Amino acid sequence: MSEYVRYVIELKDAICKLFSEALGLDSNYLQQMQCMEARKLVGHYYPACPQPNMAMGTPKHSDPYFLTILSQNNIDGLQVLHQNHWIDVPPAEGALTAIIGDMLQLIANDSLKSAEHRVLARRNGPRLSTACFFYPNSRNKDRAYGPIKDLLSDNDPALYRETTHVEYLKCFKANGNCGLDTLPLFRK
Ligand SMILES: O=C(O)CCC(=O)C(=O)O
Ligand SMILES: [Fe+2]
Repeated sequence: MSEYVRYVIELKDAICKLFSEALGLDSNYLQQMQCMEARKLVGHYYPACPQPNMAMGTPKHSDPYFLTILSQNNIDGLQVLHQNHWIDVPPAEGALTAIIGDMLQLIANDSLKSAEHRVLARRNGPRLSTACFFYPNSRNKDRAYGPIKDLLSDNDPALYRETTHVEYLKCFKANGNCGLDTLPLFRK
């Protein structure tokens, strides 16, 4: 395992603890759900674009995983949708970006929100990024994940139905790749 991945896993574990506590749960709660034990590392290469107004680096989407940890080189272009406005997420020397995925929003019953993001094409480049996606490993591929029961009450009913990550990904491939949001399809 590369040194980079080892550090990214350490960061993921720390973020899981912080999110568990932020949700008012025991700090090991997310860890014990075993929902982020597999990872996929994806590299992106965005060449310099002579006509950036006529192109898009990566179109708007949210990630169909639990958590993404992203590194980017010194070329900007990443944006996150916040209150209907696109906000730049400029690269910062030595910094990684954590992106909440759809599945984490689903189990947090909307207490955590997955981030809609995109990458603009740029005249300068190339832009390089590495995304590490976290999701359940093969031992848990048939395990159904739904809103965490300890977060639910009469006032906070489950907003989503349970799903396996495999089913969610299948749905994302059928819908998300055509620009449609996947998460609303799992709302009760
Ligand atoms: O290239 C980037 O900075 C983001 C890539 C991305 O959003 C993804 O791989 O899901
Ligand atoms: Fe993404």
